[in-house]
Amino acid sequence: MSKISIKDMNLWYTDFQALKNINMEIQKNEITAFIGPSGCGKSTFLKSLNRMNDLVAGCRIEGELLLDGENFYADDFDVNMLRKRVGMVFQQPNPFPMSIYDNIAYGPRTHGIKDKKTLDEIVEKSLKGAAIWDEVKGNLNKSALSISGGQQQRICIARALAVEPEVLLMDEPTSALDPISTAKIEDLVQELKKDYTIVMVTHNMQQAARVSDKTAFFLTGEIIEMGDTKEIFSNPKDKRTEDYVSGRFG
Ligand SMILES: Nc1ncnc2c1ncn2[C@@H]1O[C@H](COP(=O)(O)OP(=O)(O)OP(=O)(O)O)[C@@H](O)[C@H]1O
Repeated sequence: MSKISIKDMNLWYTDFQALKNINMEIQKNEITAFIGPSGCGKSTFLKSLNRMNDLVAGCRIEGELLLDGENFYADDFDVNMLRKRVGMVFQQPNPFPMSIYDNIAYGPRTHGIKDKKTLDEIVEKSLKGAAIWDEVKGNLNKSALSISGGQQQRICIARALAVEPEVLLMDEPTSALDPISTAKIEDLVQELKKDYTIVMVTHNMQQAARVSDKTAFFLTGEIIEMGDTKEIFSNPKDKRTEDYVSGRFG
């Protein structure tokens, strides 16, 4: 069974249809990348996967959206539990204005964990998981805003890992970072897929080609083609995919 299964999904912002007839299977422990020109609906679709669009007035979704076979848009599906299971990392590193430790402990605390030793363990494990423990272990009480952008983004990944999600959604996680930080995040994402299912929007086609297992090409709210990343980049079936991946438009 797919980790996430989307069937005949349509999405409107008031009367503008931003996603049309989306069908997609996202497999466990794989990295799925979304590529496509600006405004084609990649972020909209990504945000639908943990119901972030619920917060947008006038947004309406039709279709079947399943997590482990369960409809996560059903009235009785707990949205807080969904967001715990499906975590998100944004384009701009957005640590909370508090210490590194408190950033990571924030989620577990809101889920009722108060014991200091348990929190210490979660903080260490999450920072190790995000490959930043060695850089910050002596400075856990330092403000998370006082470290570099690349480090902040790994703190945000650690913060997402701290609540033990199953899926990580990443919306252009390296677009605000320098090449060295980008390479670190790309290596990290490869490591993380052993334990998590990762869905990533990227504007950087080399990045999609380097890190992802599957790639979906979006154009004006539709998925034109989805498949093994190697196939999408070396042997696309649709002319529009070929034009896009070869840099002829977008
Ligand atoms: N809150 C909103 N209300 C109305 N329209 C919106 C809203 N958010 C996005 N849109 C529109 O939906 C379409 C898809 O936007 P979306 O941000 O999902 O595209 P994208 O592919 O992620 O673009 P980019 O690569 O530039 O981030 C665009 O036409 C956009 O203007």
